[in-house]
Amino acid sequence: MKIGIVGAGGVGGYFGARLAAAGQDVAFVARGKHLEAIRSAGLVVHSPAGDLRLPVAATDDPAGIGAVDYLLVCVKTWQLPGVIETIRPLVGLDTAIVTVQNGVEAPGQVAQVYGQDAVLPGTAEVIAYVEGPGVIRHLGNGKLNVGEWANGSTPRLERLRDAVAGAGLQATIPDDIWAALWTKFLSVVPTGGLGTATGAGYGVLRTQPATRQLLTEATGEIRDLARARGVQLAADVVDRTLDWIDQLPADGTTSLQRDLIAGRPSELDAWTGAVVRLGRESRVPTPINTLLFELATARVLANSN
Ligand SMILES: NC(=O)C1=CN([C@@H]2O[C@H](COP(=O)(O)OP(=O)(O)OC[C@H]3O[C@@H](n4cnc5c(N)ncnc54)[C@H](OP(=O)(O)O)[C@@H]3O)[C@@H](O)[C@H]2O)C=CC1
Ligand SMILES: CC(C)(CO)C(=O)C(=O)O
Repeated sequence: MKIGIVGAGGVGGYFGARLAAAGQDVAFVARGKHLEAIRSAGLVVHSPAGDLRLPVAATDDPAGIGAVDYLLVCVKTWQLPGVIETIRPLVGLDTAIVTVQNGVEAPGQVAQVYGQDAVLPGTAEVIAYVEGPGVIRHLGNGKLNVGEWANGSTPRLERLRDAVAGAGLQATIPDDIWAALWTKFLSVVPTGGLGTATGAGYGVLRTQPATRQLLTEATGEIRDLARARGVQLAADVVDRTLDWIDQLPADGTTSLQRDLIAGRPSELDAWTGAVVRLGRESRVPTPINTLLFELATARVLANSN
């Protein structure tokens, strides 16, 4: 089984390293100093599940890899339009392209170019990031949820699930991958938008009555939007989302907020921005998310000046 990983960052670097360490034929598309370091000293992972230093195949030229069986697209949402065409040499007639982005639009963006049959929508449950060139820091979890566009299990999905599980990670094929995608979306977007707008971590956001109320309302708007778009979420999904937020570390923040503080481009447009856009498209009111998007955008602008 040949696996291509585009973007050797937190998700791609960690999942790819575990798959390579388990003996899978993995090739990475990376770039810059990260690529140079991987080529000269191997891909290094620091992890509570065990450290790794692996010589791996890595290149900035997808043509040098050729068509793969599975292509895990692990770039940030705002980088996706830039890689969709460059991955073409990796995509053969039977290649399954797996998306892992937080957000609900990545599968559709890839399907527009390669067709729905080529795409396996997925979500990643992991906390990992690039600590320095060639080095991935993994803090916890390590699960891939992946499905077919029309749901149901298929041999290609089962092979992928087994390979991921065989690498010491967790893998599931949810009954409804779209519900899984939107449930993950719910778990990051309200805290991402409100955290970015206010600068507060999970502890403050969930404890202050006013911010807890905003989180609850923002989550409810996204639930209503999902339903309007035909996605069946659990009846108590808002309560479950708040319960999930309640068990996060008090000083924790979303990657959206951390990217903003570090002055990196952020996924705001694919998270809160998508709620506003899709809400308009589906005629579902999203006043709280719209306010959070405007406030977070102002904060991004203030930070960049
Ligand atoms: N990290 C996490 O714990 C989790 C992340 N996610 C989601 O997964 C997605 C990926 O996130 P994450 O792994 O954190 O992102 P990272 O920024 O850590 O990794 C993305 C990697 O892709 C590289 N890249 C981008 N464009 C190209 C290109 N054209 N050629 C080669 N390499 C490229 C980036 O390089 P460069 O630095 O040079 O731009 C970077 O190394 C996001 O949507 C995120 O929301 C979901 C769950 C958990
Ligand atoms: C895992 C979690 C929820 C927090 O790091 C995340 O996916 C993100 O912030 O992007």
